[in-house]
Amino acid sequence: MSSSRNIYLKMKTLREARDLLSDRFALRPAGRGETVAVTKAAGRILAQPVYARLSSPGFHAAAMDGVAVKAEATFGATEANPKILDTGTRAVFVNTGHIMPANTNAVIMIEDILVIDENRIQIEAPAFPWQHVRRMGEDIVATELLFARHHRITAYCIGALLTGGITEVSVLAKPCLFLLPTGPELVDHRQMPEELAPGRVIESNSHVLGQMAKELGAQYIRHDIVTDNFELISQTVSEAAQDPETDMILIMGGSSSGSEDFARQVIESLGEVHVHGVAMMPGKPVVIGEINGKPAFGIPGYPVSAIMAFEQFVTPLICAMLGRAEPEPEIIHVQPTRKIAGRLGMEQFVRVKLGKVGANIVATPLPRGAGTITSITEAHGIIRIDADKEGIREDDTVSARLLKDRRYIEDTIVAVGSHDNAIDVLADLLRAESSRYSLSSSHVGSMGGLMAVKKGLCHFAGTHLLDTHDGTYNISYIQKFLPDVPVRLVRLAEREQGLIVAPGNPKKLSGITDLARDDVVFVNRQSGSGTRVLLDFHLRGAGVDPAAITGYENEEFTHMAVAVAVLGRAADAGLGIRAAARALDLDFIPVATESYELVIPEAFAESGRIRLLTEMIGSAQFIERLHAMGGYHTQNTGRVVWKSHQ
Ligand SMILES: Nc1nc2c(c(=O)[nH]1)N[C@H]1C(S)=C(S)[C@@H](COP(=O)(O)OP(=O)(O)OC[C@H]3O[C@@H](n4cnc5c(N)ncnc54)[C@H](O)[C@@H]3O)O[C@H]1N2
Ligand code: MOO
Repeated sequence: MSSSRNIYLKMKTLREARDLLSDRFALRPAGRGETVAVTKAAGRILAQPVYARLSSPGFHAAAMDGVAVKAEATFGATEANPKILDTGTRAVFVNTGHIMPANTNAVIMIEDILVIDENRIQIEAPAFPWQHVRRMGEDIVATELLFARHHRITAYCIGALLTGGITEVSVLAKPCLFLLPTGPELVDHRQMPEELAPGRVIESNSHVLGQMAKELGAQYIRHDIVTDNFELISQTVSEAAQDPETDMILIMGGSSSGSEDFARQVIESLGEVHVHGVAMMPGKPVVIGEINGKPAFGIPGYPVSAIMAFEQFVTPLICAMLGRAEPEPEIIHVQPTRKIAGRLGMEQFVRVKLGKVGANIVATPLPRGAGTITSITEAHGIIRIDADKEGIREDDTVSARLLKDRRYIEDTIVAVGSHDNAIDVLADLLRAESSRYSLSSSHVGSMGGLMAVKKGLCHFAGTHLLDTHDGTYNISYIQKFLPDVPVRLVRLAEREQGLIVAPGNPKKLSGITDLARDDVVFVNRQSGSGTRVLLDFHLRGAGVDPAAITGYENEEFTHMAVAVAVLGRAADAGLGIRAAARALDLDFIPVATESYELVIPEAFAESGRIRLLTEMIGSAQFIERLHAMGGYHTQNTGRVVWKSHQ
C-alpha cells in the first residue's frame, strides 16, 4: 500500500454519525451465551428467562416472636372480656421464622400476651387469620418467572435467584473488543524505561479504553503494539475479524490524515468504511466501519480524543449488545468563569473544573488540547458547545455533564488567580485533613483573580500585585478594582522572585539588565499577572526598554510553564518563583521578595470551608512544606494583613 495521504470522507455531524451507527448495526442484545454461578453473576445480562425452582417461604412461617393460634379461637377477646388459651394445644410459642404448628394460622406477638402460668396465656384482642404469618410462596412461587431475558443481574437479584433455588444462570457472553495500539513511537508500559528516548510515547490508550469497556460490562483483548505498517496492521485486524470471539475491532492511532495513518485504509480494504471524520473535538478523525459484519473503528491517537470517540460510538454499541441503556450522565447548569471559544461547524467538548460559589456552580475551562490526559483527569465536568455556536459568553448559563458527584462539586473550594506552588500544597493538605473539602485552582493571573472575586466566581484569589508607586502589595489594586466587595487579605507567604535559568547559568546572567542582551531569549508571563507587573517595574527601574528584550512577547501562564520553557531551552531566562526553578533543578538569580496573598471575600471568610483553609495556612505542616520547597519566608504566613471594609 502506498503511503499516500488520506483525505477525509465528507465529515459527518455527531448526530449523523450516531444515527448511522444505529442504522448499520443491530442495536440489540445478541451473541453467545455462557453459564455462570449466580454468586458471580452480578452485572451480567440474562441470556434466558429464569424460573424459580423453589418457593419462598417453602412453608407457612411465623413472622414475629409470639404464640401461634388458630385465629378463629381468639374471636371475641376484648380488654373487658379477655380470653384464656391453653398453651401447647391452642397456643404454641414460636419464634420468627419458625414453621407454623399444625392447625394454627395466626401469630400473636409476645408483647400482646399475658402469661398467666405455665399452661395458660391471656389475650385481650382477637387475632385475624394469617396475622404475622408469612405464607408459603408469599415471596416466590416455584415455577414462576423470576427474571425475564436480558435482565441485568444486580446484587439484590442474587438474593432472589438463590432463594428461588437457582445456582447457575445463562448470561450473554461479555462483548469482546479487540484493541490494537499502532504507532512506532509507542512504548509498552511493561518496558517502562528510566528515561523516554526522544520521540517515544508510553502506550496508554488501550488500557484506558479497555478499562472503560470493562466498566460497561464488556471484555477486551489487547494486542501488542504494532508499528505503522499497512500489511502488519491489516493482517492482525483480518485475523481478529475472523475470530468468532471478537465482537468489535478498535485500531488505535493512525486515524487522521498523516502519511502513516492506516486505520481507514485497513478497514476499507478488509470491509467497509461508513464514516471518516466527525465534526466533534476532540475525536474528529474517528473512523467507523465494519469488517465481517463486526463494527470496526479507527480511534484517534490523542488520549482525550480516544476517550471521546469511545464514549460517543463504542459505548452505545457495547450497551446495545448488553441490552442496557447508555449510562445517563448527570447534567447541571453552570456559569463559565470566562468566555469559551467554540468553532462553528464543530461540536466541542470542553473539560471544566466546577465549584459552587454562593448560589452558582461556576465552571473554569481546563486546557483544550486533546493530547493532555490531565485535562480530563482534573475535570469535574464537560461542557458541550454545539456546532452552530461560536462559543459561550461569560454571562451564559450552560449545561455541563458531571464527571464527579454533585456533592464533591458543592464541597470544592474554588481558587482563581495567580499560581503559586503553595496553593498546590494547600490542596494536598486539605485532602489529607478533610474528607469533605477539596481545593481546585485555576491560574489566570493576579488581575484575573481580582476580577473573579468581583464577579463572585471564586472563594478566594491568590494575588501578588505590586504598587509600583509605594512598593505595597495588593491593597491599592483592591481599592481600585473591588471598591464594593468587602474582602480581607491573608498573607500566604513572602516569596522570592528571580530569573530562572538553565543549570550552571550558561549565559552568565546576573540580573534584569542582561535580559536586553542580543544572545538572550526571554520567556514572559501574561499581562495582568503579578510577575509581569514586577518585571515591568524592575525593567523601568533599570532603564531597560521591553522592546529590546527578545521573547518579551512570549507569554506563559504559570511559573512552572516558564520553568519548563527554560528547561526545554526554548528560552534562556524567565521571571518566576524560586520553588519553580528548584522543582526542575534549574538555577535561580534572585530579583525581589514579594507578598503573595489571598483575597478572601468577607461573604465566605467565616464559612466552614474557608476557616478550615485558613487554619491549614497557619499550621506547622504547611509552613514546613513551604520551607522544603525553598524561596518562601513565612513569618507572616496566615496573618490577616488588611480588611477593606473595617
Ligand atoms: N493534517 C492533519 N493532521 C491532523 C488532523 C487533521 O485533521 N489534519 N487531525 C488531528 C486530530 S484532531 C487528531 S485527534 C489527531 C489524531 O491522530 P491519529 O489518530 O492519526 O493518531 P496518531 O497520529 O497516531 O497519534 C496522535 C498522538 O497520540 C499519541 N498516541 C497514539 N496512540 C497512542 C496510545 N495508544 N497511547 C498513548 N498515546 C498514543 C501519539 O503518540 C501522538 O502523540 O491527529 C491530528 N492531526
Ligand atoms: O479530534 Mo482531535 O481530537 O480534535 O484533537
